Amino acid sequence: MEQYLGLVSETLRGGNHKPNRTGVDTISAFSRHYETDLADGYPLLTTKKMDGFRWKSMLHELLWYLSGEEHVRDLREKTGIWDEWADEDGHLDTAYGRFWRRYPIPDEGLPGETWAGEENDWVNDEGTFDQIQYVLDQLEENPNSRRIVVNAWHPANAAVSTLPPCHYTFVFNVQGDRLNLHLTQRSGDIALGVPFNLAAYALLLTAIAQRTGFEPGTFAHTVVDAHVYCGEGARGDWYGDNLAELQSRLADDDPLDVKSWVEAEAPAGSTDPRGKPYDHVPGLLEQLSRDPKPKPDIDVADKPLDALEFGDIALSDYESHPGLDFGVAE
Ligand SMILES: Nc1nc(=O)c2c([nH]1)NC[C@@H]1CN(c3ccc(C(=O)N[C@@H](CCC(=O)O)C(=O)O)cc3)CN21
Ligand SMILES: O=c1ccn([C@H]2C[C@H](O)[C@@H](COP(=O)(O)O)O2)c(=O)[nH]1
Repeated sequence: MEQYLGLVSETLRGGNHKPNRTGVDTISAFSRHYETDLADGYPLLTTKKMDGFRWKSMLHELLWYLSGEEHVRDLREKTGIWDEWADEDGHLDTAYGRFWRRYPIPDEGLPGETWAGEENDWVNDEGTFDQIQYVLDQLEENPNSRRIVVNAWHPANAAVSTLPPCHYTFVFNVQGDRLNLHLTQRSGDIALGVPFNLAAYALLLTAIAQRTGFEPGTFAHTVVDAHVYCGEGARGDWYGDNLAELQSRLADDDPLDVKSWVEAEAPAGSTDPRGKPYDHVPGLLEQLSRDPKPKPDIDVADKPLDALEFGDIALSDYESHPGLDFGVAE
């Protein structure tokens, strides 16, 4: 997927050095956007290995969102990617699936407000709102609607949550026989999170198009704070002091030469508890030197969305460059 390499390159070339709550600094750029047409294939990255355990983690994560569970008890049997953020009982102060499937409806609104009631398919028995059911119904009954929005952002939760949703809203839009999806992400870890995020939403678009009789169309992705983690302590400071030089080298030199320069000049970097580097720049420069391979295909079983299981989604014709290790800044 060339567009991903564009996102990496734009962020490194045009970004600013930006410390943040994690203690691992970033090179960060504002409001990056790309689009990919699913008619050309499924956009799983090929410039690093994304099948095997990474594919499994991504797929279990998406099925977990669709399940609407607010705990990770089942998910953590399959992948550890959310463990650090859960408490002992597996509860997670995060919003994705829970708000997709059970967005709170106020008991009593203010005078003059109207709220959907239980006569609608998309209001659950407990009096919450199922946004995915609403999308499916609208695409059947009212496909030209410009209001087919799913929102995982609840201000009163986000203000106090330890990890408010990163990819927090998406809009479905029909053009002819094609169903498109636009995702807005407030904060995107380009090396680790974004490859999972784009794979998950492109899959969600494929599955929902199939359920509603549309062709999967364009996946469009806006990342408001698009960032590359570049290390903690002296390593992060070094990027702050040397960003102009890094950026001028990136404009003129081969990415692998820039990588060798970073490795020769920057103070030693640290790793996360799993031994993976917090500095994502060398790995991404390696990735920039690789040519994308042909896009793979994806097959989703013809079943209701809520009946989909892990084995119902098959990736085929996937070929990739070797995997890359990136540490998770917490
Ligand atoms: N700094 C940061 N980046 C993220 O992408 C991120 C967070 N924090 N916090 C919340 C979630 C958790 N996410 C994660 C967490 C870990 C991996 C990760 O370690 N990925 C490995 C594969 C690990 C596996 O599949 O078991 C990778 O190489 O992609 C990916 C996304 C995405 N989110
Ligand atoms: O799906 C996800 C989840 C998280 N991220 C990244 C984006 C940031 O690097 C961190 C979250 O930190 P905030 O301080 O809350 O922005 O996790 C991602 O890219 N994709």
